[in-house]
Amino acid sequence: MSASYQTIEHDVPQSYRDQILKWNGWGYTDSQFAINKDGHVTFTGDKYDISGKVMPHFRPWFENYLGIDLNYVSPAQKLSDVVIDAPVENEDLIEFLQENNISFSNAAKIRLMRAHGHTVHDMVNLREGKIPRLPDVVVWPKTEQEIVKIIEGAMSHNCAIIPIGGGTSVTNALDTPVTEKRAVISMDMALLDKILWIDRENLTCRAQAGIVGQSLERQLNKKGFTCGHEPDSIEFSTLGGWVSTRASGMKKNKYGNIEDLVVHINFVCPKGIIQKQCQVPRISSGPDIHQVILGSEGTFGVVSEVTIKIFPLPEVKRYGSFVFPNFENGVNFFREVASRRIQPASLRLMDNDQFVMGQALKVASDSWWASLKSSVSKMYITSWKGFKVDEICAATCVYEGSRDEVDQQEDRLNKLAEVFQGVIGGEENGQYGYRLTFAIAYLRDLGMNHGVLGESFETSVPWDKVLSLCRNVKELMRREAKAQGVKHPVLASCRVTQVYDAGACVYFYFGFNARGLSNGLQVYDRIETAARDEIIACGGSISHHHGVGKIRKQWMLTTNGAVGIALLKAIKSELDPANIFANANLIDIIGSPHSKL
Ligand SMILES: Cc1cc2nc3c(=O)[nH]c(=O)nc-3n(C[C@H](O)[C@H](O)[C@H](O)COP(=O)(O)OP(=O)(O)OC[C@H]3O[C@@H](n4cnc5c(N)ncnc54)[C@H](O)[C@@H]3O)c2cc1C
Repeated sequence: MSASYQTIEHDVPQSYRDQILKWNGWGYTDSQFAINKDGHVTFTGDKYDISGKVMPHFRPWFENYLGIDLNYVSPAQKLSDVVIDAPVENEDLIEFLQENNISFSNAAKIRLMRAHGHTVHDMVNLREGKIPRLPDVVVWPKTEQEIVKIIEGAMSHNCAIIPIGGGTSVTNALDTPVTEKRAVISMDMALLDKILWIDRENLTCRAQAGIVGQSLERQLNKKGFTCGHEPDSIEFSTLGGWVSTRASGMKKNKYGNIEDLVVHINFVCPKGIIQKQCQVPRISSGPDIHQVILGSEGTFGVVSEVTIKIFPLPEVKRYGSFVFPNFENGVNFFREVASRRIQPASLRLMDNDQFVMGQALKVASDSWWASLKSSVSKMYITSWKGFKVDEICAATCVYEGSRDEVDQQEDRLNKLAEVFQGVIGGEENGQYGYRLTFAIAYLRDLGMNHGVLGESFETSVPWDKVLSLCRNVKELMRREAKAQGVKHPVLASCRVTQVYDAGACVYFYFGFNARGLSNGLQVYDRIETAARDEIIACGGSISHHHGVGKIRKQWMLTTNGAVGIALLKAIKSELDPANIFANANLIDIIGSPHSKL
């Protein structure tokens, strides 16, 4: 990496982000899908269930399904070749940070590591060395008072601030707007990572906003509790990030989404600190101030501390799975589960494409018995039950509770599944499917190494529109890909991941072989934009939990209406009149250089 400026820094912490995370891909540096010496796909490292295992069926699936040649490599640039522009100079700010003993650095790699999230844009930019604009200096507040101080410093010295938690954003929310002329401070919350107290009586826990999900959960587990919030990004995303994006976890059916878990928030903004006077389960004091903070995506200020609900660790955790003859039966089963309110902690339905992909990702069985079992069950499903291999879909579930509760839940679900011709797929498959989620996040990097561009995006939709939305959006992605010149078959699949009384959350997975296209990223963009238009036309939402960031801003007006947007702007100008929190997420601010309104 080359940078032609002098690094200035003070008291830089040893951060896991700089030490064990990839600089241009997902997750831990030692963990990735790779091709082994026998030409099979394997997973490196030792952190996941599939680490060190071989997936003999994956390569054929990958090559046939997406028309890829794994011998063709589309290498990323090396870190040593990355050229980093000098930061916008602001000597007054640097003096201010030094005088106030605030940890900071403007070192090139430290800025780079905080310049992006994990959209396909972010990854392509990193791989091609084209990050348009980096933050100019990174600061690490150690206390809430330091956050207040840094905001004061930014106001006095004409700077902007972008808070960063785990950096797992998938909306370009962390990208520094290219039009920003002021020095931009990336406020890294990594040192605010402590649990402050656990209240066993009221089952609440107060923690600093920078605590990473897996650390929070591990510490709570040791004391006999869980917070129940388990997004797929839990290994790296933070409590403050969850609040700021209105996150949703895999087990929301039992524990709730982040907005259901939050009891109290401390929020530091240029106007001061927002905090309620009490920490009570519910309050009728006008519109809920927390709702303004939840989902604010770093545009109004900084979440510094949060009190959340906690729960005693469940006596029993059990996995389950079902196989359905087709997606429609699976969705109808989910609808019935929701209307009877018998959903287990987690319930996910994969369409046929994902089911097949999941099978392709199965590791080589190390016992002949395991492989026999799977071929016997394959025959049972296809020959005896008459399921068609190209229509089958599968659901995985997680039951948590007392032994009695779990037994009852499982029994009820097993019986109901039969009504929809569901076949019990067993605990092992359920556990495998659920845990595989964490490793699947690494798949895109393998694809990118071989010319594939891909992303997942999600929506929420009323029950009566789930099937038509899924069908239409998948069809549209295939059609649009052809129209945009994609020569190979595409991955256009979906899964239902969360159920509600009034509807469900649906994830789409889209990927294509961009080899031979000169403008792969633009093609990707056009297809995703068309897909989002289709989602909205089919009655879906702008996002169920990923949020808006910059990539979905264009649908904010349609979503909230002109008066709603005016209200958001009024809140912004009241809390942050000088637009210090200038990451340009959610809405465009009148008067700012990027304003289109
Ligand atoms: C593989 C993968 C799986 C994912 N799975 C899920 C999932 O299951 N559920 C889900 O909801 N999301 C998921 N996401 C999206 C992402 O993890 C969430 O949006 C998460 O809540 C972001 O948290 P973070 O700490 O990483 O925030 P960051 O990515 O660091 O920041 C996100 C936004 O919040 C702001 N922000 C962060 N911390 C603060 C703070 N303390 N104060 C003010 N603003 C702040 C940032 O400025 C930015 O605008 C996934 C992402 C990936 C890459």
